[in-house]
Amino acid sequence: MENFNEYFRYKDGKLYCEEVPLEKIAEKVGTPFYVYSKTAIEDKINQYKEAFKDYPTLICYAVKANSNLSILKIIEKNDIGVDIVSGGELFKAREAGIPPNKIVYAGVGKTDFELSYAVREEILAFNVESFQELEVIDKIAKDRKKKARISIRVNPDVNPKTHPYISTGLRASKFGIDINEALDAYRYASKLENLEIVGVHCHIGSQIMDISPYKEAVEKVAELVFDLKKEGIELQYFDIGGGLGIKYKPEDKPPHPKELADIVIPIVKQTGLKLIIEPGRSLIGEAGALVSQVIFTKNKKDKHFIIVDSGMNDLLRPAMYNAYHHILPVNKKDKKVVADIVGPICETGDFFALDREIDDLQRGDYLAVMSAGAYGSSMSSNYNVRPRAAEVLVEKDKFNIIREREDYNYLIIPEEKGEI
Ligand SMILES: Cc1ncc(COP(=O)(O)O)c(C=O)c1O
Ligand SMILES: N[C@@H](CCCC[NH3+])C(=O)O
Repeated sequence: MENFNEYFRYKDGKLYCEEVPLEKIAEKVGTPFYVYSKTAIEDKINQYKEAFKDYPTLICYAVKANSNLSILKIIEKNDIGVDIVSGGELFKAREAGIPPNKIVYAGVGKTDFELSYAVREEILAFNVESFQELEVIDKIAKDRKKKARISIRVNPDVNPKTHPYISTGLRASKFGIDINEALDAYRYASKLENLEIVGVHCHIGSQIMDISPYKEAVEKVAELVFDLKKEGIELQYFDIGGGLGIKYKPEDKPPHPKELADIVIPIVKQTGLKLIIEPGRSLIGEAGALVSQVIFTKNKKDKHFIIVDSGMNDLLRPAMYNAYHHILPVNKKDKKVVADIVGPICETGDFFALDREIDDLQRGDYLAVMSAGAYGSSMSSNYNVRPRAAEVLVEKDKFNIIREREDYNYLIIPEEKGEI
């Protein structure tokens, strides 16, 4: 069996993360757990740094992909910034030591509370998504006697050719301000005394495998930058968002950060602005896997089921987007079966794979759901009153728990004081 990537490899039939057998972690930590390769994350950061090294670029990791505090500390140690979408993400980023001047904040629905918090922290830029938001930030900045730095998130109406649920740059989507209204938005912002206009932002979607839509989007936004210059509105930053795809199927060939750099830098260079990029999935996705144990197997009519101890509450992507995740046995078997690999949740949509050829796993065996580092733990929930999984970070032959498995007591703490 071919190795899925260089960080998750088989040795003598056993699946390792870096130099640690996954079975060893399972026996120590229990299942289910997320496991991340620190080397994989840092290699990816370095790929981005190398790809963009010849142009002034700030890499802002999209925290929504994986917001574990230890992951954010890796981001901080590697001297890159973050893109956030909530006050909670801001709090965690600051806890991890990320400086405010490396934080950008996008989101269609930032509350007054969240805006005040970010104004107080003096973040690098709010990526503003509506006229009303401009007005509210101005007012909050005034009350706090601060100037808030803003960019406008424009919606360039470009099709990123990805899953419709994760396409964000089409005109009909809720995100950003229509590119045709952007000039008016900047004119309006320039009249608000407590705002400092610093840039322009766009983000067209996620899991992008064909990079040509980036060119289309960045060219459209560059035109806007030239129009703004003509009006005397000078910017500093050109933020192109994130979105680069990763390998989910063994045959997938996602674009390399260098390909992205080669396509966007020549266009952004003409504007003279500094670049901001916001990779999420591509920094952390392939670095992680979700490891589970088989609870039962059963046969029904023509179907074989492998029932595991994690479910859609741990990894929602298959249920939500019908997403494919490759699944590997932690210890290889000689025989293969075709099976539905399903979780214990009371939902028909609670599956990781349908009619998938896989090793003939039995009760007690372990399996690994690959490419689960992004939008895995960060989208997990307690549905069916299931404690969230543990998270483990591996570096070479060492591993550490970076999130304790939740226990039953933890689950009732927020509800304990409720009165009836
Ligand atoms: C504004 C913004 N930036 C960055 C990202 C990160 O995207 P990805 O994880 O696809 O790189 C997202 C999520 O799609 C986003 O909404
Ligand atoms: N949650 C999505 C990505 C969303 C990107 C954020 N706009 C996924 O799992 O693929």
